[in-house]
Amino acid sequence: MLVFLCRSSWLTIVGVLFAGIISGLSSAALVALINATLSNTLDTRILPWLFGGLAIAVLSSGFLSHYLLNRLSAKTVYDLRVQISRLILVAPYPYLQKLGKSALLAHLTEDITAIANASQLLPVVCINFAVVAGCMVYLSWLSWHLALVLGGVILFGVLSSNLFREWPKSAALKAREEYDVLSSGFRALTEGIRELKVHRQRSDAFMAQSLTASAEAYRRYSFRNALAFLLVNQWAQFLYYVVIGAILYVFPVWQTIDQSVIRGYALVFLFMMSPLTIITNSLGVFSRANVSLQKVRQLGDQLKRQAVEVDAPDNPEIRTTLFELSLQGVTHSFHREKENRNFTLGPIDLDFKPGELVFLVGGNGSGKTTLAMLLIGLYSPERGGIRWNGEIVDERNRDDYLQNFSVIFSDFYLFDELYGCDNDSNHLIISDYLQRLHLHHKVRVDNGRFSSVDLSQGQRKRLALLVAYLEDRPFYVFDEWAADQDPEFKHLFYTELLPSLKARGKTILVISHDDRYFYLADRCIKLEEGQIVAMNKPVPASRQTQPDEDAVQAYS
Ligand SMILES: Nc1ncnc2c1ncn2[C@@H]1O[C@H](COP(=O)(O)OP(=O)(O)OP(=O)(O)O)[C@@H](O)[C@H]1O
Repeated sequence: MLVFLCRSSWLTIVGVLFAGIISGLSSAALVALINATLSNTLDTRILPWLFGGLAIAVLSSGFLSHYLLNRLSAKTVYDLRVQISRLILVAPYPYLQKLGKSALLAHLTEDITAIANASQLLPVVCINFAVVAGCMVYLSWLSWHLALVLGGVILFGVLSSNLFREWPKSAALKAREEYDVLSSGFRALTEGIRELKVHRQRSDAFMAQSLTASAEAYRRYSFRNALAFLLVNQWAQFLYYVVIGAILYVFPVWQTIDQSVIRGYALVFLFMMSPLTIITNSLGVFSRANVSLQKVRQLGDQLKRQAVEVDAPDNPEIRTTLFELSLQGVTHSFHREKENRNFTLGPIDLDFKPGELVFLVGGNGSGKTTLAMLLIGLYSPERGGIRWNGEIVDERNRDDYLQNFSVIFSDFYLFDELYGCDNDSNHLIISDYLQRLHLHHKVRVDNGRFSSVDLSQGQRKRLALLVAYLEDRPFYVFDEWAADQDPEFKHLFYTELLPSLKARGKTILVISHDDRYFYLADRCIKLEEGQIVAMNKPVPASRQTQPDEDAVQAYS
């Protein structure tokens, strides 16, 4: 942990150590002074001044050391949170999909909290360490023979405690691994709460087989870790008592020792017990934090490896100007573990022009969403390539390429704020869209924030459409957008909203099962088992008012 903080700012750590040493030495001097006062060995007139001066030195250096380390640890934890979040943002989407939301959340919550807890404890431990060191200096001054023996006992204590080291370490590691399982259980609980509530047997079985089982495993390993440190702590306490007993009853027999030295030793040692207990008690917290630090580091390294150098665009105009988009022989595959076979999409050859309205249709699992993900650049093709205005899309320009698309996924996420949108200049446009989307009675936009997103699924999708409109990108992708809309709004979407986007020169890819509106498309692409099996304009323009039954049948 200390090494981790040192990397953030070694200068602060030097300051902390300096203040800590002053605090430790002042504490030891204070104890020495109390001891000398009790033994009547000093001039009584200066004692109150000395006592006051030392107390102020202990307090102020302790405060400085705490202040510096607290500031550093808070900053380091903040940096870690922001850095990991940024790395997640730039990591390739398939990699994040593979890691899973629960694992990512566990890193951002459990690991960073464990590191933050240990960082907050570090100043306390450092000060107490300095106090122990200061006391040892004073004890050596009282009697170096006894200090040597005491040092030997402490060394023995540290080495013997180290024998226990592997046990709590592996328990902390297993507890952390179990937390990933627990975290995905929590996710299932919160996201599937309705499904669990309406089926008692399901919720009982879920609790028993999933949540309780992983919570129990987590409890077992965490307890094992805590128990190991409790034993270390007890062992250390036992050694303290052995030392005090030896000082009081064994050493005087073995060697002639001045009574004032014995008294001083007993007093200082009793004073040292509290800092020593604090140090041994905090070992468990540091052990957990080290495991978390290791986990976060691994994630950071993996994300960094995955992250790609993104070239800044020379000309920002190019970014959102689409002239031509073509997919040439692109493929993407998934391994279906349960069936032990692959799903392969493609090879796909497709061209898109500005102002085109394209429907992508096909049965469930035929690869429509996968094709859309490839098209917008969230998946990269395993074979073949995508050309954007003639330029091949690769890792250097993928991020820029993504900025051409406005997408509403079937499992979309609606932010309650219009991030990245100029709210002042869009004020009138927003009210107009709210009217057109029949949401003006339900939602207002105040300072770029929706007054509410607690709406029906269909209404939330309409708000997502408002966001997409405001993005004003050249290419729109709607993945089963109309599935949750009532027939009236569905009709409005297909017959008015889509044509008005098309009239503005936008290219639109609509993934849909609404066969009665296929006739509106310029082109209808049908997928089956990852292959394009039909690609046509379903109905001649003259018959657009009446859906063509033959065409509908061909594409349904
Ligand atoms: N993340 C994933 N990991 C593994 N397999 C996946 C993943 N996503 C999709 N697949 C597989 O790829 C195939 C195509 O899925 P896709 O979501 O593209 O179908 P779709 O045509 O959009 O289906 P639907 O109409 O049900 O939305 C499916 O058989 C699915 O099992």
